[in-house]
Amino acid sequence: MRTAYRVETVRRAERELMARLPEGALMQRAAAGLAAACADLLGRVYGRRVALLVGSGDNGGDALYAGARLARRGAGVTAVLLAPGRAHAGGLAALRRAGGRTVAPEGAEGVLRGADLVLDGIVGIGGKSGLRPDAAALAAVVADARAAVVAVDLPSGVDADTGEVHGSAVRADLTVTFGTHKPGLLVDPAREYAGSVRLVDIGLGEVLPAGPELTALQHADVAALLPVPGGASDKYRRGVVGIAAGSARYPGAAVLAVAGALRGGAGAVRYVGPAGDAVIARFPGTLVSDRGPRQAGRVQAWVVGPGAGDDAKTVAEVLTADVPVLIDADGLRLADADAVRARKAPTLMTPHAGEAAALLGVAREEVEGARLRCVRELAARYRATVLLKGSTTLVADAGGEGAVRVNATGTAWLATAGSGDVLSGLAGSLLAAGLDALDAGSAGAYLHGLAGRFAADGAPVGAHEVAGAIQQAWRSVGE
Ligand SMILES: NC(=O)C1=CN([C@@H]2O[C@H](COP(=O)(O)OP(=O)(O)OC[C@H]3O[C@@H](n4cnc5c(N)ncnc54)[C@H](O)[C@@H]3O)[C@@H](O)[C@H]2O)[C@@H](O)CC1
Ligand SMILES: Nc1ncnc2c1ncn2[C@@H]1O[C@H](COP(=O)(O)OP(=O)(O)O)[C@@H](O)[C@H]1O
Ligand SMILES: [K+]
Repeated sequence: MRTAYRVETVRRAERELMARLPEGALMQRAAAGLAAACADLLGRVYGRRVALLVGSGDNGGDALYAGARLARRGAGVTAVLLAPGRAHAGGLAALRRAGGRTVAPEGAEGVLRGADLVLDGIVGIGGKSGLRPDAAALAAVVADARAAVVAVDLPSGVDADTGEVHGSAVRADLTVTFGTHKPGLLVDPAREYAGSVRLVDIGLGEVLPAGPELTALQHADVAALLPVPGGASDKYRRGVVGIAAGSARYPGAAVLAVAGALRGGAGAVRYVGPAGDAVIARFPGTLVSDRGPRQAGRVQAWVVGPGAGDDAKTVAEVLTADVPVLIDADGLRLADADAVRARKAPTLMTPHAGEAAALLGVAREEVEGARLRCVRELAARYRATVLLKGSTTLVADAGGEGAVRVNATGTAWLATAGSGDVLSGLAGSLLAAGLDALDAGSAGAYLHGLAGRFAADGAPVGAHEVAGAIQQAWRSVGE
């Protein structure tokens, strides 16, 4: 499991660790890891031109010490000091001893344009969001220059705790972060500014507490969650998932949700709704019922909403079931908030940003800019587990308080009509197989994202093909 901690937690852990170590030891560990990552990126250090953007805090100190290491290996290193009188004194002395030079921001443009590599040490976890105008001007020059950009700890200007970006921020190709991931490195829009992320171990792990802000499942975590039938299994013991989806207008949503559900580990898929013929034609193993959800027979979890049109009655009926319910698409609009809150069994809501915005009564852009806050807010309001879809998918458990799961296995090729229906069937099937709502949502999103990658493989893809690649995704996490 990958974890990300909030700044106040990182600071507390750093203080505890620093008290046990000689002065400056942590910064030396950070700088060593940073310099090694820069050397890997450059391939050859000798003769390369490296520019450092150096702010007034310890983030600038890291950049200066790393710059000194690169200078000792033959790089030509120039530090641009944003606040010359307040740059980290030890780091500055080390850089000068190693033969590095310094310039003021006014003289920096040529240096930045000529550099092979720029280290962004303007601000790290001490940054107050958005770059100040002088720093923003330098970031604009860097964005326009040919150099690779390595952010020190965080891309300067992004919000470490929320992933929000207010104003301008540095865009990096690589971020070298220290001790632990920060939420902003894993949540969009800030994640996009970070480029790829490399974590340097500075020994913080042993002092970090149990409560991360974010967790991200990895292959092994997902493999451990996925249901595997045993010798004593039969289709009912494996779980039956009910799909109440589709309408005369949108029969395809029913087919796609069933397609996802069949690959999600439940032993049987029961379909209720007006698209039974289309479902059976495509998936003959489906148990189709033309009566409402209450009369359909026993299920261990329901999926309601994809392509449901205006069928509020079915949504209301499903919400009275005493088994887990996943609500997606039209179902989110049709569900009565009090009925959701009153449910005793788990509820998993799966909005995309537009649907989440409608539920919260805000603009879509607000959700896209503040995904972590919005997913927690929805989970608190509805007392339901909420999976917010998008380039990084977030899953907040009911109430919105615990660690939020983040998933980034997907690809933008998944932004295709109907791929959300596949996810709802898949995650609903995992619910029926016995996973709790947080695990079903996050493992479902993980597999769905991988399936999207496998199916697309760099080219446009249809939602039915994403469903078809879930098996490949499932196998790959066990390898
Ligand atoms: N505390 C520790 O034990 C360690 C800290 N390390 C580094 O130290 C960093 C934190 O250092 P600091 O606490 O000194 O804080 P930072 O260096 O992140 O930033 C603080 C300085 O940036 C300025 N600043 C704030 N917001 C700004 C903005 N929007 N635009 C321009 N300037 C702004 C402030 O005036 C302040 O002086 C970490 O991110 C990491 O890089 C590492 O050396 C590892 C060890
Ligand atoms: N830019 C993106 N990068 C990665 N995944 C994405 C991106 N955009 C959308 N997705 C994923 O694609 C799926 C789209 O779902 P949704 O918006 O509900 O579509 P539909 O309603 O057409 O089925 C979700 O799983 C979402 O997380
Ligand atoms: K930085």
